[in-house]
Amino acid sequence: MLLSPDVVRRVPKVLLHDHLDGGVRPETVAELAAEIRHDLPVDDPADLGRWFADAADSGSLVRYLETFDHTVAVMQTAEALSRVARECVEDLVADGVIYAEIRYAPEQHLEGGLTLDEVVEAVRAGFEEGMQAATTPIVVRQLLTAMRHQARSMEIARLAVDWRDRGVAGFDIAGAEDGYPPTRHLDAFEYLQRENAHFTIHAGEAFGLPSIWQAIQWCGAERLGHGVRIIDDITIDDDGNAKLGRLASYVRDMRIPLEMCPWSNVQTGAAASIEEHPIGLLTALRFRVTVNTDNRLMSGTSMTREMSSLVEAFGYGLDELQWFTINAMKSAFLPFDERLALINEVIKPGYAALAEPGPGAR
Ligand SMILES: O=c1[nH]cnc2c1ncn2[C@@H]1O[C@H](CO)[C@@H](O)[C@H]1O
Ligand SMILES: [Zn+2]
Repeated sequence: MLLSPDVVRRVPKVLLHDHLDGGVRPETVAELAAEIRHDLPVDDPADLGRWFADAADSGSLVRYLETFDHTVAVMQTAEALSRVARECVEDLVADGVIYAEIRYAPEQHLEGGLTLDEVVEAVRAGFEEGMQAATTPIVVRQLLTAMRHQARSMEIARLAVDWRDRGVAGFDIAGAEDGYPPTRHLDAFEYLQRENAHFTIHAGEAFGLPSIWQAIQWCGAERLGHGVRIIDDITIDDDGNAKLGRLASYVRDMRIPLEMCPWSNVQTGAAASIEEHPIGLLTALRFRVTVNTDNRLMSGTSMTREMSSLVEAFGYGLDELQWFTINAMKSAFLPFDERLALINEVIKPGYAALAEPGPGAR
């Protein structure tokens, strides 16, 4: 029997790829927009959630990203940023997430007069409040994103290093991929490496192997945001055997984590459907696959939904879900001892408890 969404909700989950401005509650977008008189395409929060999901369901990353104009617009004060950050933690707790790295681009939150440091502090305060109030333990860290079409990556990389002992775990670049290769930001990545800092790069989502190759071999990315197009370097022969090209081999041999976001890829056209999503093959080939939400608002999703969809499409059970979760925890930008403690004290016991037959089941 397939795992029910209710069981999936209860297993401990780890989330490495989730955008703060992509996970705002529709009611919060509506309330904050009313306060600042920002015009929304629809007013009713119920319709607004649907509007985001429909508009994002465009088959194109560029059009998907246009919907962020509305969430970013309402996140321009310290109060709004802290609120969105606190609610994010509440929603993750309800979804059974025990560790999360949440990313956003500080440079997009300066229109109300905040400085970059004030933006990071507001998000830190919101996460802290959310963690303190949580009924089940959760650890949440920030990843600071630089927008790949802009030219502020060096500044944001410095910001990530300045805040690394105050809730910031790493750095990322995001935004339209085609036309904006990661090597545009090489100075920022080289700086981070010299600083022994962590970073991931969105690569292999709307553009193919050259983007993944640059991210890893030129820029030194520790993880790949999406990375789905690594499938282009894998061929299946007539007998069904997979042959990996040199880049795909490197990614698998080096255990480079793939931050896969199945529903987001279906919306942007990077995958035709969940059933046809490369995550099935990459999991079978034992790449270091992790499961993520990307944008809970735009994709109308949650960790429970992403994993439940994989359960339905590929028949995964608790073993596979635990494998994804431990893969993610091993790949987190958190110190080794803290990762190990979460694996041994939270994740493994959590799965073991659900695997045991309940009273009356025997
Ligand atoms: O899947 C994605 N690919 C590339 N960029 C993205 C994706 N989702 C969100 N963003 C971009 O990242 C910014 C900071 O959070 C968002 O404002 C959005 O423009
Ligand atoms: Zn993303």
